[in-house]
Amino acid sequence: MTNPTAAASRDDGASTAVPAKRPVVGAAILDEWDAPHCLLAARRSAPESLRGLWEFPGGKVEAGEEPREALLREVREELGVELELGAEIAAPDPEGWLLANGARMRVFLAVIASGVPRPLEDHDRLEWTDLTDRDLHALDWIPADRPIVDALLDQVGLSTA
Ligand SMILES: Nc1nc2c([nH]c(=O)n2[C@H]2C[C@H](O)[C@@H](COP(=O)(O)OP(=O)(O)OP(=O)(O)O)O2)c(=O)[nH]1
Repeated sequence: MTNPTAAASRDDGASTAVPAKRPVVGAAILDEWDAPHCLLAARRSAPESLRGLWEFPGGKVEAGEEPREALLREVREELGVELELGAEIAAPDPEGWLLANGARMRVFLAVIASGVPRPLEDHDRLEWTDLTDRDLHALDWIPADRPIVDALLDQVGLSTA
């Protein structure tokens, strides 16, 4: 027989819990590790609300996936390249950078290990952009990404601030 108390508490939990947003991962793809000059920025083609905005290629971590594994998969699907991942761009919160919808995004430095990047999915343009404040911020980024761009410049030692 069902325990009514247990059932009630399960129901309560289900009705009041806010489903956690799936974490997002992004790649700050550099032209090289030793003396990077450029970042590969990607312009979204979908959804409509993000169309035309620039971002770090990546996407949502699926259940059971490690963040780095998810990032390699997403970039393989979206750009058709294999990445070598490096350090994380340190966020103010260990769970990552806060996005507009309340999700968190972790961003990792990367270089292309093999392949030539093409906008296969979710993007209509890719651009190797100089790692300078002026050139990077000239792009129309998803607003939540701007502090990450600044942290990237700091981390690679190219901030002019
Ligand atoms: N990939 C990526 N997503 C970002 C960035 N900045 C930012 O706010 N986001 C947001 C946009 C989306 O709401 C969410 C990522 O979703 P996505 O559409 O890229 O994920 P996905 O490829 O796994 O797509 P899907 O499973 O929902 O179809 O995070 C960024 O720099 N890169």
